[in-house]
Amino acid sequence: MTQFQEAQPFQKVGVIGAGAWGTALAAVAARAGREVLLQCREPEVAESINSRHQNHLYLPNIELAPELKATADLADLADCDLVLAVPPAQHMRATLKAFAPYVKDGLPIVLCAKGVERGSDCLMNEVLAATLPQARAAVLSGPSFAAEVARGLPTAVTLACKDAELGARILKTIATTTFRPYLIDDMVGAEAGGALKNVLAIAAGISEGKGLGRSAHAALITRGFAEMTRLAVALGAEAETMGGLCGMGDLVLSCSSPQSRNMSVGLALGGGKTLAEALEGKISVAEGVESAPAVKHLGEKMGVELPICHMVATILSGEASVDEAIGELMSRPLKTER
Ligand SMILES: NC(=O)C1=CN([C@@H]2O[C@H](COP(=O)(O)OP(=O)(O)OC[C@H]3O[C@@H](n4cnc5c(N)ncnc54)[C@H](O)[C@@H]3O)[C@@H](O)[C@H]2O)C=CC1
Ligand SMILES: O=C(CO)COP(=O)(O)O
Repeated sequence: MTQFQEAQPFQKVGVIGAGAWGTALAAVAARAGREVLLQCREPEVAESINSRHQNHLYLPNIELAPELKATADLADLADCDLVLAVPPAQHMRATLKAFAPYVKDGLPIVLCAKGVERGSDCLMNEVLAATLPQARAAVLSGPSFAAEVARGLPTAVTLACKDAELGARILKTIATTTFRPYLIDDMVGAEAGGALKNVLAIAAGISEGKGLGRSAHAALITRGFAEMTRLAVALGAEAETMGGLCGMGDLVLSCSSPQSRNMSVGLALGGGKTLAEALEGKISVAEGVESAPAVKHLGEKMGVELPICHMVATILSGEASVDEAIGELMSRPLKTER
């Protein structure tokens, strides 16, 4: 308790990636009283934030504080004392590499993407360790729709950091009366929860889109949670982490609302659309689509059974139709619940 009260917040916060979530987090840090610089990949987004205080492309119709400044140049973040990394997971490695020339020894970097890297099967903290070994890592995850958070609606999230003192400083930097981060030291658990809930939200959308009913929905969340916990523990996480905001909290949110981009992809698939049709015209990312094959592969590699994630991956790759995949899922040999 005292540890949190006495912790000094970081004053200058850089945010890399001005999608919906990077923009919302920049708004949170500005609301917490920090000086914030948001790096935008698209120069027109930086221009829109600086001159009209809106991210017209990724977070339209939400007024941002005039104090929130944007730049298109990563170099401008060189003097920030805390950086939030918020690109999509599949672009995290390239983004961190591009930021490398500006990273001082010990710079704290908070990983905010939720996904597993395709090809390497790496979680984001492994990507950070490989690209910027001089940085200190933390992970932010939990139930948080960007538009709600940016509007100042309340939520609570998980901040995972191995270094308790650094974690307390990050908490103090971003906490507001509507954004309440809780500290844990299990970064792998926080990341596994965020990555798997996206794949499971696609499954929940498929179930909803096919009209399988509330019982199927509840069964899917529960068995999905079992998969999430099995894989996380195999990767070295603590099982208790999965009962927290970054596990159950985010799973319940993302499986229950079409506001979730992942659930909405599932809804379209369950309603009979192809993946291409489900993604048509979308500029926002549905991380579960990219993470599903990596999660499936990770499960196979670690010898962990992930039948729901497997089902999603086979539907997305076109190896099975929605009906075939559901049929296969439900006709597996009977087993004990635990
Ligand atoms: N939107 C939300 O409510 C939340 C999103 N997240 C996570 O935050 C991460 C970012 O998602 P959003 O901000 O929602 O993105 P978004 O879907 O709003 O925007 C797409 C982002 O991808 C960037 N991008 C596109 N191509 C790129 C490339 N080649 N290299 C680097 N960046 C590229 C765009 O500049 C933009 O920032 C994801 O991992 C997502 O799961 C986490 C919590 C909430
Ligand atoms: O991570 C999120 C909520 O916590 C956002 O979910 P989607 O990416 O599915 O929209």
